[in-house]
Amino acid sequence: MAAAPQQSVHPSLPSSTSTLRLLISSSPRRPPPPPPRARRYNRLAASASAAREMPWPHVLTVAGSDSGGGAGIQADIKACAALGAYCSSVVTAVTAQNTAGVQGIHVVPEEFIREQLNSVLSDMSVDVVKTGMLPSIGVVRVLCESLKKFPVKALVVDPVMVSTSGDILSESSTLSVYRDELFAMADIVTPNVKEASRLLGGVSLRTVSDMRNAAESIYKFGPKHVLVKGGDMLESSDATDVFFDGKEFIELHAHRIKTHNTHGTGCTLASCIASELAKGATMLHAVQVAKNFVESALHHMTDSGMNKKWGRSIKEAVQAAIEGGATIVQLREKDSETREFLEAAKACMEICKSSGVPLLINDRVDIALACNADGVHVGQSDMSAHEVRELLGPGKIIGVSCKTPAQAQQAWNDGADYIGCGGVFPTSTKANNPTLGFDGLKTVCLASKLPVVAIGGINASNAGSVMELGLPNLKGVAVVSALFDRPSVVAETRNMKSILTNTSRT
Ligand SMILES: Nc1ncnc2c1ncn2[C@@H]1O[C@H](COP(=O)(O)OP(=O)(O)O)[C@@H](O)[C@H]1O
Ligand SMILES: Cc1ncc(COP(=O)(O)O)c(N)n1
Ligand SMILES: [Mg+2]
Repeated sequence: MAAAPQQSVHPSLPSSTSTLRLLISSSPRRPPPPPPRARRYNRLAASASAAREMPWPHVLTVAGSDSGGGAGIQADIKACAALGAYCSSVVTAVTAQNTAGVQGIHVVPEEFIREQLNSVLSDMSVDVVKTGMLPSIGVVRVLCESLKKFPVKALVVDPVMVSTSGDILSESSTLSVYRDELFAMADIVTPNVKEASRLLGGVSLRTVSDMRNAAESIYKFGPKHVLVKGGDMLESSDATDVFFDGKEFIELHAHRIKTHNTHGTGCTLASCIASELAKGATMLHAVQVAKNFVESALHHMTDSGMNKKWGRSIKEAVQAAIEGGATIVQLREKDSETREFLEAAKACMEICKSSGVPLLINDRVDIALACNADGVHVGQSDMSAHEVRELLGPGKIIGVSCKTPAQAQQAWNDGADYIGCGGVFPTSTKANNPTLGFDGLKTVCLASKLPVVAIGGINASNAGSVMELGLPNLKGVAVVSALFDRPSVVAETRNMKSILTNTSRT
């Protein structure tokens, strides 16, 4: 058996593994790069077999159209596309709707809904059906009949009854067919607190403990999982959802974003769950990805200049992250002018130097050289790690973002010290960045000869589960929004660090 490549701790880096970003350098001795032709052949072979083995994940949404484009079919198609799933649609109703409310509803005749269902399900290979607005008993029944005729891998039921604006989208008589017929076929149902209350005869839901009781009661109607969503519990500082699988309750927390633009969050969440299930994720993972996506999307809509938004300079943010326990800082600045970026980098360098925390610069070798930073992190479309090494010399740290085992191998060949792997979850800080999920992260970690830092949508509610994957090469996580798009960077960093410390001990 070949010996594993020797790894030595970079002299300028702390040696603990329970860090926000821990970067470990590899042995300077590397094998020569394989001849180019062989590499090209392998890449082609890999992509052809991947295409054969992984047909496009397909979600069918059975829902109403929202003329305003924020909820319903329109939200579903956008969410599925963002998560890399194909989305076909059966329209149950056409609504005249905008951000203020629903002005009119035109219900599609039941027989025509049956015809749409037949057209799609009899011809295309649908993985997951996701339901939204089902306006009448008859529509629910038509759907149940079609699903019995054309079974799918999973059914996600979002029991849409009343819109965020308070307008009725489904007759109250549908409650009984939802409970007695559709729920029993569902893999997950996702009521908000108002819908959960109506399904349970009007019980009041004010606390997380009430949400747990409601999830347990709704589970008894027959779905395999229940997610009671707390977006409408406006008095709570967190947006907490309760997940129940029949045995265990899991609370999913997100920071409550101060915005009134939550129209369509429920539709987006259910479509994300459906997309992840279509890609083969487990239910809990699908729900976590979806929750994260909605939180990121709300963040993105409200503000992107996180530190500016919270009234801090980049220097203050770095100071606070270090005080909270960050062990490596990476400076990423996409929008500022070079001179402004360099000034910020120099200011950060001073703080990092005095605290013994290495500072890496994203993409910009020139900035790193000008402020004598400890290293550079590059993406796949930037200069290669090999070229960066030539410019920076042997003593500096070089990181490369990788999504595939082939990229990880190339990073090793090129003389990088670590790889960043992601996005693990969807994130608002990088547009159009396909997510890898736990499976993608695992594949890259197991193949990589270099230490790996997980990145993308990582926050306090999912960092533990990333580290609990127990991947030997996974040395830490890189975090942006979860620390900086918050009122207290010190508190968030401390919290994140304690989560990582606890999971690395277990
Ligand atoms: N202001 C907010 N900040 C963060 N997450 C939110 C906010 N509002 C809703 N969410 C989340 O969006 C998802 C949809 O929830 P909710 O709005 O309760 O459903 P619905 O749209 O069906 O009423 C849930 O995961 C919820 O926690
Ligand atoms: C056609 C249609 N379907 C669903 C919703 C619910 O969305 P939300 O509860 O987020 O307003 C909506 N408003 N319109
Ligand atoms: Mg909502």
